[in-house]
Amino acid sequence: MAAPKIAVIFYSTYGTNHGIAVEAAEAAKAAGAEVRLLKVAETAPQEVIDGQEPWKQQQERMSDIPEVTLDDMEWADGYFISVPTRFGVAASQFRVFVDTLGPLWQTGALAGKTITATTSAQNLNGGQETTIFSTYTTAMHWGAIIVAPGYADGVKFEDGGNPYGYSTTPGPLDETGKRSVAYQSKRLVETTQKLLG
Ligand SMILES: Cc1cc2nc3c(=O)[nH]c(=O)nc-3n(C[C@H](O)[C@H](O)[C@H](O)COP(=O)(O)O)c2cc1C
Repeated sequence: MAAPKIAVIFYSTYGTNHGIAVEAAEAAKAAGAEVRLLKVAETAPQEVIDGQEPWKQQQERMSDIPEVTLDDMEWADGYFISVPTRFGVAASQFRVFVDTLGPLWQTGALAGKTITATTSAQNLNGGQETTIFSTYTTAMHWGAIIVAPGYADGVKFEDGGNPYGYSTTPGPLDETGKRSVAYQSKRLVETTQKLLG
């Protein structure tokens, strides 16, 4: 049986969603997937980034990670997406990439892929669920299959309990967060594997 191909795609200004993506990639590999860890291209002007030391440092931490391309979207059987909340929806850097996917959508290349989403926001009620929903809304236009974590694992009763996707506040993942992301990623791999047959 061929290993499911999973693209873990993230955008991160300060490191939180980068951390989530790294955990998700490791868990997907452990679950038997072929994995690509990919960042979304930055769109903010370099002089703005250079003016904020934490942003600049995060750019350096991610410098070895390739930028996601349309080929990666076609290659993958499933997507694990992690992007920060910006005014209640996904960061515009991710939306800019999404807005290049028209040609793939047109040929049906995105249909039937699996997808799961995570996010971080400054405030617990600051738009985490709406951000994940905004990603899932787009995925429905593609004909992708949403693999939400639900409450199908006990960790969801410890991690803040967002059944749509793991969500957190900025900072490094704690042990519960790591287990929750690993569970969500493994569920994506297993569901993708079932669909591949
Ligand atoms: C322009 C902008 C808009 C934001 N909007 C929200 C928001 O609506 N709700 C919220 O709780 N946090 C908001 N934040 C905080 C971000 O969600 C936070 O910086 C992000 O989760 C950190 O993720 P990262 O470490 O991966 O960059 C916003 C931050 C910026 C810069």
